[in-house]
Amino acid sequence: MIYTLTLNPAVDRELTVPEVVYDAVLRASSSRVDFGGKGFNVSRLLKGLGVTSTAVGFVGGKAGELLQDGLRSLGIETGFVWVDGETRTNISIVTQAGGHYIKVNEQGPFVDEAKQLELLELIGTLAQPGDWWVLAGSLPPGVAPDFYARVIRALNTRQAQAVLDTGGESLRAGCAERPFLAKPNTEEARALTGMPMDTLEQVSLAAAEIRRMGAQNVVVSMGKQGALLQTDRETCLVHSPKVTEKNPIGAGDSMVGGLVWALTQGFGLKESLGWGVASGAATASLSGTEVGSRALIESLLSQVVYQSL
Ligand SMILES: Nc1ncnc2c1ncn2[C@@H]1O[C@H](COP(=O)(O)OP(=O)(O)OP(=O)(O)O)[C@@H](O)[C@H]1O
Ligand SMILES: O=P(O)(O)OC[C@@]1(O)O[C@H](CO)[C@@H](O)[C@@H]1O
Repeated sequence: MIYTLTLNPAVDRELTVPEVVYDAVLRASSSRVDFGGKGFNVSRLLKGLGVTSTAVGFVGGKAGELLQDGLRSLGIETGFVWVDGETRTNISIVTQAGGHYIKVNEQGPFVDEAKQLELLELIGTLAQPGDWWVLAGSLPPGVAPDFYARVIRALNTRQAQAVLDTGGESLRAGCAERPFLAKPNTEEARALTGMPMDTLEQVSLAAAEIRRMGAQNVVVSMGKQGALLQTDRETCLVHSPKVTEKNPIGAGDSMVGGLVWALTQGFGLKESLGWGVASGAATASLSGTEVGSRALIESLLSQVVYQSL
Protein backbone atom coordinates (compact mmCIF):
# COMPACT_ATOMS: atom_id res chain seq x y z
CA MET A 1 0.00 0.00 0.00
CA ILE A 2 1.18 3.55 -0.72
CA TYR A 3 0.32 6.40 1.65
CA THR A 4 0.97 10.08 1.11
CA LEU A 5 1.24 12.38 4.11
CA THR A 6 0.45 16.07 3.63
CA LEU A 7 0.59 18.04 6.87
CA ASN A 8 -0.29 21.35 5.20
CA PRO A 9 -2.51 20.65 2.16
CA ALA A 10 -3.96 23.34 -0.09
CA VAL A 11 -6.67 24.15 -2.52
CA ASP A 12 -4.48 25.25 -5.44
CA ARG A 13 -6.13 27.98 -7.50
CA GLU A 14 -4.43 28.97 -10.75
CA LEU A 15 -5.46 32.18 -12.53
CA THR A 16 -4.29 32.84 -16.07
CA VAL A 17 -3.89 36.50 -17.05
CA PRO A 18 -2.78 38.14 -20.33
CA GLU A 19 0.11 39.81 -18.51
CA VAL A 20 1.09 40.81 -15.00
CA VAL A 21 0.68 44.55 -14.38
CA TYR A 22 1.10 46.15 -10.96
CA ASP A 23 -1.44 48.64 -9.52
CA ALA A 24 -4.18 47.49 -11.92
CA VAL A 25 -7.13 45.09 -11.85
CA LEU A 26 -6.13 41.98 -13.77
CA ARG A 27 -8.90 39.93 -15.41
CA ALA A 28 -8.35 36.19 -15.49
CA SER A 29 -8.96 34.59 -18.89
CA SER A 30 -9.27 31.19 -17.22
CA SER A 31 -8.90 29.58 -13.82
CA ARG A 32 -8.62 26.11 -12.39
CA VAL A 33 -8.54 24.40 -9.02
CA ASP A 34 -6.42 21.37 -8.06
CA PHE A 35 -6.65 19.30 -4.88
CA GLY A 36 -3.16 20.01 -3.70
CA GLY A 37 -0.45 20.07 -1.19
CA LYS A 38 2.59 18.04 -2.12
CA GLY A 39 1.51 14.61 -0.89
CA PHE A 40 -1.99 14.94 -2.37
CA ASN A 41 -0.37 15.77 -5.71
CA VAL A 42 1.60 12.54 -5.41
CA SER A 43 -1.66 10.64 -4.81
CA ARG A 44 -3.16 12.19 -7.97
CA LEU A 45 -0.12 11.17 -10.05
CA LEU A 46 -0.28 7.64 -8.67
CA LYS A 47 -3.94 7.44 -9.64
CA GLY A 48 -3.00 8.49 -13.17
CA LEU A 49 -0.59 5.53 -13.23
CA GLY A 50 -3.39 3.24 -12.08
CA VAL A 51 -2.62 2.90 -8.37
CA THR A 52 -4.93 3.86 -5.52
CA SER A 53 -3.14 5.41 -2.55
CA THR A 54 -4.40 6.78 0.74
CA ALA A 55 -3.96 10.51 1.29
CA VAL A 56 -3.33 11.25 4.98
CA GLY A 57 -3.05 14.65 6.66
CA PHE A 58 -4.59 17.55 8.55
CA VAL A 59 -7.56 19.27 6.91
CA GLY A 60 -10.10 21.81 8.12
CA GLY A 61 -13.20 23.80 7.20
CA LYS A 62 -14.89 24.13 3.82
CA ALA A 63 -11.58 23.93 1.96
CA GLY A 64 -10.88 20.67 3.78
CA GLU A 65 -14.25 19.30 2.66
CA LEU A 66 -13.51 20.37 -0.91
CA LEU A 67 -10.21 18.46 -0.81
CA GLN A 68 -11.80 15.39 0.76
CA ASP A 69 -14.64 15.29 -1.78
CA GLY A 70 -12.28 16.07 -4.65
CA LEU A 71 -9.74 13.38 -3.80
CA ARG A 72 -12.44 10.79 -3.22
CA SER A 73 -14.09 11.67 -6.53
CA LEU A 74 -10.76 10.80 -8.17
CA GLY A 75 -10.77 7.40 -6.43
CA ILE A 76 -8.15 8.32 -3.83
CA GLU A 77 -8.75 7.11 -0.28
CA THR A 78 -8.42 9.58 2.58
CA GLY A 79 -7.39 9.35 6.23
CA PHE A 80 -7.69 12.80 7.73
CA VAL A 81 -7.42 14.44 11.13
CA TRP A 82 -9.79 17.41 11.14
CA VAL A 83 -8.49 20.63 12.69
CA ASP A 84 -10.40 23.75 13.80
CA GLY A 85 -9.03 26.24 11.26
CA GLU A 86 -9.51 26.40 7.50
CA THR A 87 -7.21 24.51 5.11
CA ARG A 88 -5.25 27.04 3.07
CA THR A 89 -5.83 28.20 -0.49
CA ASN A 90 -2.66 28.84 -2.49
CA ILE A 91 -2.75 31.07 -5.52
CA SER A 92 -0.72 30.85 -8.73
CA ILE A 93 -0.93 33.59 -11.34
CA VAL A 94 0.44 32.56 -14.72
CA THR A 95 0.67 34.49 -17.97
CA GLN A 96 -1.06 33.23 -21.12
CA ALA A 97 2.26 33.03 -22.95
CA GLY A 98 3.70 30.92 -20.10
CA GLY A 99 7.26 31.17 -18.88
CA HIS A 100 6.50 33.13 -15.69
CA TYR A 101 4.38 32.68 -12.60
CA ILE A 102 3.66 34.28 -9.26
CA LYS A 103 2.79 31.88 -6.46
CA VAL A 104 1.54 32.83 -3.01
CA ASN A 105 1.17 30.13 -0.35
CA GLU A 106 -0.84 30.75 2.81
CA GLN A 107 0.54 29.65 6.17
CA GLY A 108 -2.21 27.16 6.82
CA PRO A 109 -4.25 26.59 9.99
CA PHE A 110 -2.75 26.19 13.47
CA VAL A 111 -2.53 22.53 14.53
CA ASP A 112 -2.42 21.88 18.27
CA GLU A 113 -0.50 19.12 20.09
CA ALA A 114 -3.60 16.95 20.59
CA LYS A 115 -4.30 16.84 16.82
CA GLN A 116 -0.65 16.05 16.16
CA LEU A 117 -0.80 13.08 18.52
CA GLU A 118 -4.04 11.96 16.86
CA LEU A 119 -2.29 11.93 13.47
CA LEU A 120 0.74 10.04 14.85
CA GLU A 121 -1.65 7.45 16.29
CA LEU A 122 -3.46 7.16 12.97
CA ILE A 123 -0.14 6.62 11.16
CA GLY A 124 0.78 3.99 13.74
CA THR A 125 -2.43 2.07 13.10
CA LEU A 126 -2.17 2.30 9.29
CA ALA A 127 1.50 1.49 8.70
CA GLN A 128 2.34 -2.12 7.82
CA PRO A 129 5.60 -3.79 6.81
CA GLY A 130 6.42 -3.15 3.14
CA ASP A 131 4.21 -0.06 2.83
CA TRP A 132 5.53 3.06 1.12
CA TRP A 133 4.95 6.44 2.76
CA VAL A 134 5.61 9.72 0.95
CA LEU A 135 6.04 12.57 3.46
CA ALA A 136 5.83 15.83 1.59
CA GLY A 137 5.54 19.57 2.03
CA SER A 138 5.76 22.27 4.65
CA LEU A 139 4.58 22.17 8.25
CA PRO A 140 1.51 24.12 9.35
CA PRO A 141 1.83 26.55 12.31
CA GLY A 142 2.12 24.73 15.63
CA VAL A 143 3.93 21.69 14.23
CA ALA A 144 7.58 21.38 15.30
CA PRO A 145 10.38 20.68 12.76
CA ASP A 146 10.93 17.20 14.20
CA PHE A 147 7.43 15.97 13.25
CA TYR A 148 8.53 14.14 10.08
CA ALA A 149 11.41 12.64 12.09
CA ARG A 150 8.89 11.23 14.57
CA VAL A 151 6.83 9.82 11.69
CA ILE A 152 9.91 8.21 10.07
CA ARG A 153 10.88 6.64 13.41
CA ALA A 154 7.39 5.14 13.68
CA LEU A 155 7.52 3.89 10.07
CA ASN A 156 10.96 2.34 10.53
CA THR A 157 9.71 0.50 13.61
CA ARG A 158 6.94 -0.98 11.46
CA GLN A 159 9.28 -1.79 8.52
CA ALA A 160 7.53 0.69 6.23
CA GLN A 161 9.62 2.77 3.77
CA ALA A 162 9.72 6.57 4.03
CA VAL A 163 10.34 8.98 1.15
CA LEU A 164 10.90 12.53 2.42
CA ASP A 165 10.28 15.66 0.34
CA THR A 166 10.54 18.75 2.50
CA GLY A 167 13.05 21.48 3.33
CA GLY A 168 14.89 23.26 6.12
CA GLU A 169 15.15 21.92 9.66
CA SER A 170 12.37 19.47 8.95
CA LEU A 171 14.52 17.85 6.24
CA ARG A 172 17.60 17.84 8.48
CA ALA A 173 15.77 16.20 11.40
CA GLY A 174 14.01 13.76 9.07
CA CYS A 175 17.28 12.64 7.42
CA ALA A 176 18.72 11.76 10.84
CA GLU A 177 16.06 9.01 11.12
CA ARG A 178 17.40 7.30 7.97
CA PRO A 179 14.49 7.54 5.52
CA PHE A 180 14.73 5.28 2.45
CA LEU A 181 15.05 8.38 0.25
CA ALA A 182 15.25 12.16 0.56
CA LYS A 183 14.27 14.36 -2.44
CA PRO A 184 15.42 17.97 -2.07
CA ASN A 185 15.60 20.29 -5.06
CA THR A 186 18.88 22.16 -5.58
CA GLU A 187 17.79 25.13 -3.46
CA GLU A 188 16.72 22.90 -0.56
CA ALA A 189 19.97 20.91 -0.84
CA ARG A 190 21.99 24.13 -0.82
CA ALA A 191 20.14 25.42 2.26
CA LEU A 192 20.56 22.09 4.06
CA THR A 193 24.26 21.55 3.37
CA GLY A 194 25.50 25.11 2.95
CA MET A 195 27.37 23.80 -0.12
CA PRO A 196 27.45 25.42 -3.58
CA MET A 197 25.30 23.74 -6.23
CA ASP A 198 26.66 25.30 -9.42
CA THR A 199 28.22 22.22 -11.03
CA LEU A 200 27.23 18.57 -11.23
CA GLU A 201 30.20 17.67 -9.09
CA GLN A 202 29.00 20.06 -6.39
CA VAL A 203 25.47 18.62 -6.53
CA SER A 204 26.98 15.16 -6.17
CA LEU A 205 29.06 16.25 -3.15
CA ALA A 206 25.95 17.77 -1.54
CA ALA A 207 24.04 14.51 -2.13
CA ALA A 208 26.89 12.65 -0.40
CA GLU A 209 26.63 15.04 2.53
CA ILE A 210 22.87 14.44 2.79
CA ARG A 211 23.54 10.69 2.80
CA ARG A 212 26.03 11.31 5.64
CA MET A 213 23.22 13.07 7.48
CA GLY A 214 21.31 9.79 7.33
CA ALA A 215 19.19 9.50 4.15
CA GLN A 216 19.81 6.06 2.62
CA ASN A 217 19.36 7.34 -0.94
CA VAL A 218 19.21 10.89 -2.27
CA VAL A 219 17.61 12.41 -5.35
CA VAL A 220 18.37 16.09 -6.00
CA SER A 221 15.87 17.41 -8.54
CA MET A 222 17.21 20.09 -10.87
CA GLY A 223 14.21 21.36 -12.82
CA LYS A 224 14.46 20.94 -16.62
CA GLN A 225 17.98 19.49 -16.26
CA GLY A 226 16.58 16.36 -14.61
CA ALA A 227 17.78 14.83 -11.37
CA LEU A 228 20.84 13.37 -9.70
CA LEU A 229 20.56 10.06 -7.86
CA GLN A 230 23.05 8.91 -5.27
CA THR A 231 22.93 5.53 -3.52
CA ASP A 232 25.66 3.60 -1.68
CA ARG A 233 26.51 1.98 -5.05
CA GLU A 234 26.15 4.64 -7.71
CA THR A 235 25.74 8.27 -8.67
CA CYS A 236 23.95 9.09 -11.89
CA LEU A 237 22.28 11.96 -13.67
CA VAL A 238 18.90 11.25 -15.23
CA HIS A 239 18.28 13.81 -17.97
CA SER A 240 14.70 15.02 -18.27
CA PRO A 241 12.88 14.90 -21.61
CA LYS A 242 12.42 18.27 -23.32
CA VAL A 243 8.89 19.67 -23.04
CA THR A 244 7.27 23.05 -23.58
CA GLU A 245 6.83 24.26 -20.04
CA LYS A 246 3.37 25.51 -19.09
CA ASN A 247 3.47 25.45 -15.28
CA PRO A 248 6.33 23.68 -13.45
CA ILE A 249 4.64 23.87 -10.04
CA GLY A 250 4.13 20.35 -8.72
CA ALA A 251 6.69 18.76 -11.08
CA GLY A 252 8.68 17.66 -8.04
CA ASP A 253 5.63 15.95 -6.55
CA SER A 254 4.97 14.12 -9.80
CA MET A 255 8.60 13.07 -9.90
CA VAL A 256 8.27 11.53 -6.44
CA GLY A 257 4.98 9.87 -7.46
CA GLY A 258 6.44 8.34 -10.63
CA LEU A 259 9.53 7.17 -8.77
CA VAL A 260 7.62 5.52 -5.92
CA TRP A 261 5.18 3.94 -8.37
CA ALA A 262 8.08 2.36 -10.30
CA LEU A 263 9.73 1.13 -7.08
CA THR A 264 6.50 -0.62 -6.12
CA GLN A 265 6.46 -2.25 -9.59
CA GLY A 266 9.88 -3.77 -8.86
CA PHE A 267 12.10 -1.41 -10.90
CA GLY A 268 15.53 -0.47 -9.50
CA LEU A 269 16.20 3.04 -8.24
CA LYS A 270 17.78 4.34 -11.46
CA GLU A 271 14.98 3.11 -13.72
CA SER A 272 12.44 4.34 -11.17
CA LEU A 273 13.97 7.80 -11.32
CA GLY A 274 13.51 7.60 -15.11
CA TRP A 275 9.77 7.22 -14.48
CA GLY A 276 10.08 10.07 -11.98
CA VAL A 277 11.66 12.58 -14.35
CA ALA A 278 9.22 11.62 -17.12
CA SER A 279 6.33 12.21 -14.68
CA GLY A 280 7.83 15.55 -13.57
CA ALA A 281 8.29 16.68 -17.18
CA ALA A 282 4.69 15.69 -17.98
CA THR A 283 3.36 17.86 -15.15
CA ALA A 284 5.60 20.78 -16.12
CA SER A 285 4.06 20.67 -19.60
CA LEU A 286 0.50 20.99 -18.24
CA SER A 287 -1.56 23.75 -16.56
CA GLY A 288 -1.83 24.21 -12.82
CA THR A 289 -0.65 21.14 -10.93
CA GLU A 290 -2.44 18.89 -13.40
CA VAL A 291 -0.67 15.53 -13.54
CA GLY A 292 0.25 13.68 -16.71
CA SER A 293 -1.63 10.65 -17.98
CA ARG A 294 0.11 7.30 -18.17
CA ALA A 295 0.24 7.59 -21.98
CA LEU A 296 2.00 10.97 -21.81
CA ILE A 297 4.44 9.76 -19.14
CA GLU A 298 5.27 6.63 -21.16
CA SER A 299 5.88 8.66 -24.31
CA LEU A 300 8.28 10.95 -22.39
CA LEU A 301 10.00 7.97 -20.75
CA SER A 302 11.43 6.94 -24.10
CA GLN A 303 13.33 10.28 -24.20
CA VAL A 304 14.92 9.93 -20.75
CA VAL A 305 18.72 9.59 -20.84
CA TYR A 306 20.77 7.99 -18.05
CA GLN A 307 24.34 9.13 -17.42
CA SER A 308 26.59 7.46 -14.83
CA LEU A 309 28.82 9.88 -12.92
N1 LIG B 1 10.62 22.64 -17.61
C1 LIG B 1 10.83 21.34 -17.43
N2 LIG B 1 11.12 20.54 -18.48
C2 LIG B 1 11.33 19.22 -18.34
N3 LIG B 1 11.27 18.59 -17.14
C3 LIG B 1 10.99 19.32 -16.04
C4 LIG B 1 10.76 20.72 -16.12
N4 LIG B 1 10.49 21.18 -14.88
C5 LIG B 1 10.56 20.09 -14.06
N5 LIG B 1 10.87 18.98 -14.75
C6 LIG B 1 11.03 17.61 -14.23
O1 LIG B 1 10.44 17.52 -12.95
C7 LIG B 1 11.44 17.22 -11.97
C8 LIG B 1 11.15 17.97 -10.69
O2 LIG B 1 11.20 19.35 -10.94
P1 LIG B 1 11.85 20.40 -9.89
O3 LIG B 1 13.30 20.11 -9.72
O4 LIG B 1 11.47 21.75 -10.38
O5 LIG B 1 11.09 20.00 -8.55
P2 LIG B 1 10.62 20.88 -7.30
O6 LIG B 1 11.50 22.10 -7.17
O7 LIG B 1 10.56 19.96 -6.15
O8 LIG B 1 9.17 21.29 -7.78
P3 LIG B 1 7.82 21.64 -6.94
O9 LIG B 1 8.24 21.99 -5.54
O10 LIG B 1 7.20 22.77 -7.68
O11 LIG B 1 6.98 20.41 -7.02
C9 LIG B 1 12.78 17.57 -12.62
O12 LIG B 1 13.82 16.83 -12.08
C10 LIG B 1 12.51 17.27 -14.07
O13 LIG B 1 12.65 15.89 -14.32
O1 LIG C 1 3.96 25.23 1.19
P1 LIG C 1 4.46 23.89 0.73
O2 LIG C 1 3.84 22.76 1.49
O3 LIG C 1 5.95 23.80 0.66
O4 LIG C 1 4.02 23.73 -0.79
C1 LIG C 1 2.66 23.68 -1.12
C2 LIG C 1 2.53 23.71 -2.62
O5 LIG C 1 3.10 24.89 -3.19
O6 LIG C 1 3.23 22.59 -3.14
C3 LIG C 1 2.53 22.02 -4.22
C4 LIG C 1 3.38 22.05 -5.45
O7 LIG C 1 4.57 21.34 -5.23
C5 LIG C 1 1.23 22.77 -4.34
O8 LIG C 1 0.19 21.84 -4.49
C6 LIG C 1 1.09 23.55 -3.06
O9 LIG C 1 0.40 24.77 -3.22
